Amino acid sequence: MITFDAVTKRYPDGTVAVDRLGLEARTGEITVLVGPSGCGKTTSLRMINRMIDPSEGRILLDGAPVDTVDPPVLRRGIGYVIQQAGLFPHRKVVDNVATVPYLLGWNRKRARGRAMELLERVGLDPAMGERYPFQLSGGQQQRVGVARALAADPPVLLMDEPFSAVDPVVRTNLQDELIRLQAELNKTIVFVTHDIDEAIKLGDRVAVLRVGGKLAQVADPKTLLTEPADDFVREFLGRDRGIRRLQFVSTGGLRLRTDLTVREGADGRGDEPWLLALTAEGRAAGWLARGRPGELGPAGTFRHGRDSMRAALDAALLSPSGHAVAVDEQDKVVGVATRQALDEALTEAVHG
Ligand SMILES: Nc1ncnc2c1ncn2[C@@H]1O[C@H](COP(=O)(O)OP(=O)(O)OP(=O)(O)O)[C@@H](O)[C@H]1O
Repeated sequence: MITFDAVTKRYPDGTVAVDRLGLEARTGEITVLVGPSGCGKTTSLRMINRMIDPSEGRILLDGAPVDTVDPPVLRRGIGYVIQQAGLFPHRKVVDNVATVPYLLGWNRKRARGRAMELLERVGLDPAMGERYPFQLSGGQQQRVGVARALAADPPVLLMDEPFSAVDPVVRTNLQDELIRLQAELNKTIVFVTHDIDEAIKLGDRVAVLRVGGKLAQVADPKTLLTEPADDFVREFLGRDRGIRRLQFVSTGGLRLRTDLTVREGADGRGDEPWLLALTAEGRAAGWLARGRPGELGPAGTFRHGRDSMRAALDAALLSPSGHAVAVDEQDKVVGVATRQALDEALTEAVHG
């Protein structure tokens, strides 16, 4: 657990970057610091590993004040990942990743072995270890940065806008990878971003800071979206707050119809304006409109019980029928959530 106890940082020119910050980053959780530019996120993060020292207050790591630990010793237990990875350009990828093991005095073979293992863990081909950083894409470099931070298996990981320099698709992949890695590793992570979507996706808890370094609210993402503490937080969360809240509403309770399917190639008989054609394997082939045999419209699907209501609604909007197709982990159709069923579930979500 990392504890900020009434921490203030005043720079020599008088700028108050962080103002009496009280915050706990719990062990094994991702705590996200989010807020507009200049609100003191980076300053707060760097005070944890003593790259910056507070003017007032204390930071504790598992109850021990960090200012009683020598910075080099402290940093061995704290991985640090920054934007654009910050790799050493003249060192091979494998040696970049092995930086801290070398510093710890591991022999070359063991350090390199560990580095190769970590490259694989962050989703890179170990053969890339022999390249230099400039021979990798931005997203790959970012993965190397994460591998390097994990090399000595530190319990704490500080991440400062690590994914902001890559394109949106790569960024989504890196976020998904971090979630996967964290499920395995259970690190105590403090993650800085100015992107509220990233904060909501990654954070077990999200701390919203306002300019002047004051904490506006700290809460789990769902509470943040449902009960923003004030107008600043509400505005920072943006216009899509209602839609984003649906990410936290399960599709498990959605009423499904199983009488709206037909085998592909068969005629759509009956009164229903739309029927879902199924392949021989039971997967969605497409929507069949009454009176237009042979013409299949696209079927938007969601994983029943696993995806959120946001995904179900998206699936409905992608289907000409306006209904969302519920599938299992093997993409087999388990039923259809009609507009009416979605409407009922939304009403339930909004009014409890
Ligand atoms: N060395 C410094 N001397 C004086 N002021 C500084 C110094 N470093 C940062 N600041 C100021 O402290 C405030 C907080 O800066 P910080 O970098 O912590 O913000 P941030 O929230 O991380 O911003 P961004 O999202 O733009 O990176 C800003 O007003 C910044 O100008």
